[in-house]
This record gives sequence, structure tokens and C-alpha cells, in this order.
Amino acid sequence: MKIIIGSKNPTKITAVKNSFQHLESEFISLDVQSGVSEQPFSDEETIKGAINRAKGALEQGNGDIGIGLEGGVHETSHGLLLCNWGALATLDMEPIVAGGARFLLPEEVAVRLRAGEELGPVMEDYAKKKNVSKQEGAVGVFTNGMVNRAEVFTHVMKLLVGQFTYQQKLKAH
Ligand SMILES: O=P(O)(O)OP(=O)(O)OP(=O)(O)OC[C@H]1O[C@@H](n2cnc3c(O)ncnc32)[C@H](O)[C@@H]1O
Ligand SMILES: [Mg+2]
Repeated sequence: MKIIIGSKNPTKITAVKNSFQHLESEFISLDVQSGVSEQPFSDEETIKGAINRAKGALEQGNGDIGIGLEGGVHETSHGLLLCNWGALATLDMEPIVAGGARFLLPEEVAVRLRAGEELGPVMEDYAKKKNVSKQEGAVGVFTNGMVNRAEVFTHVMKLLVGQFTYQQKLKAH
């Protein structure tokens, strides 16, 4: 199966490769437009970004499966949540959607996002290191390394691939 990943971020590529291990697969990663803000600001917008990336990847890569993984934030009365959403698209069905772990960002980070900054650069500044979003992620920083960004996306991917194989099984009966 030809699986097209709608991102070149290594945490996302790792997650996709981790979750299709049991299937004979070829992986291609493409930079695909999310069609939403660089920093999505609600679950709804983040889901839309994931779906757009999945559909775009499928089409641009001419694959069997397109995968979109998108990071965003979501405002609540308790503070700003970091959220992660994923979508799996094929030509013959509506995209499958699944969400991952979420946690509150510290207020000092949240205020900067509300003022219009993007989490990636804010995290580089906060953690005083480069490429946080391509490595442990904000989740890795704020959980003291207990959970990294690739793991969060791997969990999302397992929810997607699991639902996909379940639907395939139903179709076969
Ligand atoms: O190349 P793409 O796939 O776009 O990878 P990305 O790291 O930009 O990932 P997203 O677009 O999905 O994330 C939206 C923004 O939030 C940032 N972001 C999301 N989760 C993050 C995390 O865990 N750590 C650091 N930055 C994060 C990210 O860098 C972007 O600025
Ligand atoms: Mg991005």
C-alpha cells in the first residue's frame, strides 16, 4: 500500500511508520497545505487542517491512503489546551478522524499564542533550544520527557489505522 504523509515533520513521519508496521507499505512524505491557520485555534479548525492534509496528500501523492496530522490549541475556561488531531483518507470513503492527548499550556506560553504567535517558535524561545516541534515537542518539554510528540501522534495514528482496518473487516463480510 502506498501511504502518503502530508508533512515532512519527523515526529509525524515516525508516528505513521510506527502504526502501519503490520501492513506491507511504502511511505512518501509531502509538504501539503493544511488550508487553515499556521496555528489552528480550536478543535474544529485543527480537525479541518488534518482532513485537508490527508485529502491533499492522497491526491498529490497519488496514494492509496493519505494521512494528515495537525497540532493546534483549544481555549477553555481552565486555560489553553494543546490538542492533536489526525485524519486518514482513501478515495472510497469519508476521512476517518481521531484526536490525541491534551494538556493545559502554561499561561506564559498561552498569552503569547493568544497574541498571535505560533507555538513552534514560542517553544524554541521558552525551552531555549531549536526544533522543539521536530523533536520532543511542547508535550516533551512540559511532561519532563515522559511523553514526546512522536508518541502522541503514534497514539492518534493507532486510533486511525485501527478504525480503518475495522472498517475493512466489516466490508469483507
Ligand atoms: O511541517 P508541519 O507538518 O506543519 O509541522 P508543524 O510542526 O508545523 O506542526 P503543525 O502545523 O501541526 O502545528 C501547528 C503549530 O503548532 C506548533 N506545535 C504544535 N505542537 C507542537 C509541539 O508539541 N511542540 C512545539 N510546537 C508545536 C507547530 O510548530 C506549529 O507552529
Ligand atoms: Mg505547520
